[in-house]
Amino acid sequence: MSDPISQPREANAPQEARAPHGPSEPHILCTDLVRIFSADGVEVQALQGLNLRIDPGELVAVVGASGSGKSTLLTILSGLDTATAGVARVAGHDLLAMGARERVRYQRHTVGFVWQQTSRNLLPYLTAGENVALAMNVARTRRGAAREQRIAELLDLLEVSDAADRRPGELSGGQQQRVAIAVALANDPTVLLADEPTGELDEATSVSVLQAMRGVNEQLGVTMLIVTHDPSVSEHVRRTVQIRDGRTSTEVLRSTRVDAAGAIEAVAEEFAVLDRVGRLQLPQEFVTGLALRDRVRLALEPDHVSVWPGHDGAAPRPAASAEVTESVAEPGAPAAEVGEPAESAVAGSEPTPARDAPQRGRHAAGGPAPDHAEEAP
Ligand SMILES: Nc1ncnc2c1ncn2[C@@H]1O[C@H](COP(=O)(O)OP(=O)(O)OP(=O)(O)O)[C@@H](O)[C@H]1O
Repeated sequence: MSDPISQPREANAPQEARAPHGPSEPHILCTDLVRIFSADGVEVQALQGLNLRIDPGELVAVVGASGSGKSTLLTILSGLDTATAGVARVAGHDLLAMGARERVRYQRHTVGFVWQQTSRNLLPYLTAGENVALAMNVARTRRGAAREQRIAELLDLLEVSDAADRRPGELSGGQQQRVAIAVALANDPTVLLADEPTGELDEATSVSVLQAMRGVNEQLGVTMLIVTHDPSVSEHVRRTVQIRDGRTSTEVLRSTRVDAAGAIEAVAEEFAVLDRVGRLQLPQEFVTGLALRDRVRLALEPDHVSVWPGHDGAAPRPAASAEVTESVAEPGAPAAEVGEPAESAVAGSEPTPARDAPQRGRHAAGGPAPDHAEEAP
């Protein structure tokens, strides 16, 4: 069901021009974002210092298990909830500091939303065209013929022109979500936020809706964030951020390249996320695979960092790690070719892209020693 991820268009100039902030500022910036809920005297840390940066024109999926904090993040970014601490900025708006009036303006003009449930996206007694028109009315964008023309353009872009005069109940699930995307674009948003937009669709319909979203991203240059529990969504976007326990943990970047025979192949690489003060989350399978707990030993190597179990009886010490690493870095023998991938982790400074399946740096092609993990700068 995957298809090659097309190369990015340099097409977000209109969005950047409209955004009320400098061109180099990201459209979404979360720094050490915390959200604590208190219920019956019990505190739940839904977001535990989440960091995320999304640049203008990017289409990014945030993927995570149930309870990882996805909806909490989206609710904050949509201006419906406020974070407990940290930084959340969207297209120049400081979401923790904005007052009620700015919040209304932000929701009307800066962001568009697509929710999982059709009932939340569309009014059942209005036709598709009328739903889009209503959203324009709320945002006070366009009038008369210009409005009619834009409605037709948006429905055409989402390939649901023939549904313009039908009510949601007369449309398929996929058509309803396409109309919902058109509604979300009615206010010419800088950023479009989507919460499980394919959650109620079958696999084939999900793929076509995701392709439609990619088309919107490429043609209009709208920055998009899709939040989902479905890992297969990552096959349709260039960048997927994994969220775990209220923090971003890993990222998969996908691209295409031309191989030696001239054929186009899809390439996926997985990276651990490093925050601005140098913290990173080791993937759970690395932690359990090496029984890492409490503390680890680190060793700085010329082009990477080694991580060793730190508990009693766990060998080797950093000095020994240097020996191991020397054999890894032997001239002509790439580090990726040494060791057992299931038991160690390596992210090299020049990670080897692998075809189709996401790879964790050099890890998937083989790691160095079987009793430690390595991280490169
Ligand atoms: N209003 C609330 N009051 C108390 N706890 C909450 C509230 N909202 C969310 N939580 C808790 O915060 C954590 C993250 O919840 P969140 O809904 O963001 O996760 P999620 O990744 O969207 O999960 P799902 O995919 O199941 O929707 C969970 O432990 C949840 O129980």
